[in-house]
Amino acid sequence: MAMISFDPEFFEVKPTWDDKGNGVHSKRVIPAGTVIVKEMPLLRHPENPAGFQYEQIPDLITQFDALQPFQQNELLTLYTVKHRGEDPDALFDYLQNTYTRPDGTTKLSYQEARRYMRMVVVLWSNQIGILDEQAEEHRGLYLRTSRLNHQCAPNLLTNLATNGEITLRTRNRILPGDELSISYIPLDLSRAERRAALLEDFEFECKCDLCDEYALAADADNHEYRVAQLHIYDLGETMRLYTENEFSVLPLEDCNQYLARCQKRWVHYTELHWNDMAFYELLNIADLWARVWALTPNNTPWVPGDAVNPRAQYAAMEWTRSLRTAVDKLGPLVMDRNDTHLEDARRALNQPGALPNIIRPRIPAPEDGRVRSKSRTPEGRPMRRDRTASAEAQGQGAQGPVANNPGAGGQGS
Ligand SMILES: C[S@@+](CC[C@H](N)C(=O)[O-])C[C@H]1O[C@@H](n2cnc3c(N)ncnc32)[C@H](O)[C@@H]1O
Repeated sequence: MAMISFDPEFFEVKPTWDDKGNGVHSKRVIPAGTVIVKEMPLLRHPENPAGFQYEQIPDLITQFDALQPFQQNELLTLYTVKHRGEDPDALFDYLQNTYTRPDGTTKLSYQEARRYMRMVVVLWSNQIGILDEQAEEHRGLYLRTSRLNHQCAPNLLTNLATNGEITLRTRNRILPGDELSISYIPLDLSRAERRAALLEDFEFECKCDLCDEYALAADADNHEYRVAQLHIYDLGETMRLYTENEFSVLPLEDCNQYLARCQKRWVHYTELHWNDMAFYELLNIADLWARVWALTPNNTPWVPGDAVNPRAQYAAMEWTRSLRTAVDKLGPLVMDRNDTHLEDARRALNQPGALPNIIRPRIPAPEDGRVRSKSRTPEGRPMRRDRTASAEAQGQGAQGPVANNPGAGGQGS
């Protein structure tokens, strides 16, 4: 059987129960905030405003030929779909009769042409938009990310850097058997908008949990809820930057603002209905916050005597208070679910002295105690899997897979 690129010790690629084709399933418990994939595209090409042109194929073939045989073979096992505006027969004809090899020879064998044709169709079916440093658009094919199905409330967050590196991080704790998912589209859309976008751009009817009947009954179309999700998402990303880049009180202030907004929404929609998502989001934030507590310049635990930034200390105390309130508020709603995560979170939040002494600045605070952060780099910004227009509008460094983005159609020259 062809090798698949999720480590079989941790993940299993197998058919999903709800008929989405294959999906990636976890074999382990994975904590929130864990990076599970970091990968560069195997194939990459500049976006052509006129749509995909066959003149782009020779360069793609050169890239493909330079891959290791196992990478080539695995790439060829990725999902393919026949899209509007793309004609595999014309592609095959081009490859067999027109394509010229670097050594000047033509006429590929039937097998060679079939192999390259599949490579191009896999690319069409799975490519992801990349915005580079100069805001130029590219499309990339990723081996692991291409295995992931879409969920309107995904359990993985995606960050796409301008150099094309994609990072996937768990948004909540993953349990054995859970299917891993990303969102192919922006999160802040209503159910109807999401379904229309997926149908238009990716040509499938979404079968995710948030779209199913239970979720419908649970008011999944509630736009407020989507916006709350976005705030929570931005919050998570801000905290991630905070832990991974440099210490600054400014992201902490951002975090406070996000948290205030999230809490407002939580109050609003927990009154409407209970949704597991809110709880897991909360735990995710608690996890991230725990990592902030543990932040030192060398990533070693704080020891007495380390400098503490007073503003960060204050913000950290406020945060703990807010999270504790939120856990207490949401707790009774999930107690009957026999969920031990809540107890974990409560224990962590209530640990005496856990906060905020372990925080200290990475860079010296100016006299007024205010520490300025580096402005956020495009790759550091929260990435939403936007389509091109909205990604541009928001100055984002990435966009979603473009399985049938009209601009990516494969018309022959
Ligand atoms: C990038 S592939 C994902 C992996 C694919 N399921 C496989 O078998 O290899 C994208 C395709 O998976 C299916 N898919 C992904 N998410 C889905 C969802 N939420 N509902 C229905 N189909 C989905 C669609 O056919 C879509 O075109």
